[in-house]
Amino acid sequence: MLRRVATRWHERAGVPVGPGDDMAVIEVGGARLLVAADPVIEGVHFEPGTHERRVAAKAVHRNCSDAAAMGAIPRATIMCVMLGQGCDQDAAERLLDALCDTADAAGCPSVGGDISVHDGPTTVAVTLIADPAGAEPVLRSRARAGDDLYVTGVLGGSMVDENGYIHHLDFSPRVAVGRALVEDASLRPNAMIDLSDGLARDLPRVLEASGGLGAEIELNRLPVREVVAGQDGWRRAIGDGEDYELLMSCSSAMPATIRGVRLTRIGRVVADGGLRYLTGDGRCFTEAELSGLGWEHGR
Ligand SMILES: Nc1ncnc2c1ncn2[C@@H]1O[C@H](COP(=O)(O)OP(=O)(O)OP(=O)(O)O)[C@@H](O)[C@H]1O
Ligand SMILES: Cc1ncc(C[n+]2csc(CCOP(=O)(O)O)c2C)c(N)n1
Ligand SMILES: [Mg+2]
Repeated sequence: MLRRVATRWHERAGVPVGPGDDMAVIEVGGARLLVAADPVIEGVHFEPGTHERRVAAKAVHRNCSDAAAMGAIPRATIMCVMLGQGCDQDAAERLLDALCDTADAAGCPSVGGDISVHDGPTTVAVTLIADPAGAEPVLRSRARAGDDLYVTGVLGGSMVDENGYIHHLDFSPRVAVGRALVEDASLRPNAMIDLSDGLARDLPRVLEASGGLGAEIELNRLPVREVVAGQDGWRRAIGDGEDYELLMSCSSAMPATIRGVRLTRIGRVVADGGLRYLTGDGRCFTEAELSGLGWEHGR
């Protein structure tokens, strides 16, 4: 389906970046704006019965995560709220209040949208508008052979309840890190993406968009969330998805932390040989061998 979207796209004046990146870039009145939309759907992105505050946080923050991946600042949201029949008046009010509160706190107030009722699952589709604020947006299509690959934070276990914290609902989008990366030329990555479907699915998107490059991932370097660490923790780190961390491709060495967030070098980009995952004991998995890992809708 996404290939179809890509083949339908053609260059247009006033659209420097069309479909294919974390956000599109459009020119409006001489200024550049970034735009993207991501929904949360009951039963797909959150379990029925999840508190409205958490649903709202995820709906807003996963869009802010796309802004982080471009190095942009979230400015405004438009929310289409489709209430399922299980959602009574009180629950609907809690959800709408939480959406406004979360968006305000994230600096991207809700400036419009739509509310409807249907007999499907409760769904919130958020459109985010973001500001490049004087920095060139970082694309996913500019990785180069020889770059080092880094990730923020830890990966895997996004759905595990860790004493009340469940990462896919409760994460903080890495907007401040994204900004720090574009505001200092010595830190600016060549390419960046946020990890939503798992590194095993999102890294190939960077490599493909960058002209068909390969990569070597050192599995024993992956920063694995403690609750899923262990012998095969790396499978969880590249396959669970919804890390909402940043994956970046950099030609200069990066510091150990940025804005208090850990950065880990996990491998490098290569010209040939596809995507390969190297174990500490000399084994190697190809991308095809691990193609079952990561999230794909409808699979
Ligand atoms: N229906 C659509 N029409 C036009 N473009 C689309 C459509 N669906 C997806 N795209 C574009 O395809 C690209 C990949 O979509 P995807 O939803 O995987 O975005 P992502 O940022 O990679 O992941 P996530 O949605 O988890 O943030 C994006 O640039 C998106 O804007
Ligand atoms: C109830 C429930 N079932 C499954 C999951 C896991 N999950 C859902 S969507 C997704 C990838 C990102 O979404 P998208 O590709 O739409 O950006 C993942 C890993 C969940 N969070 N809740
Ligand atoms: Mg994204």
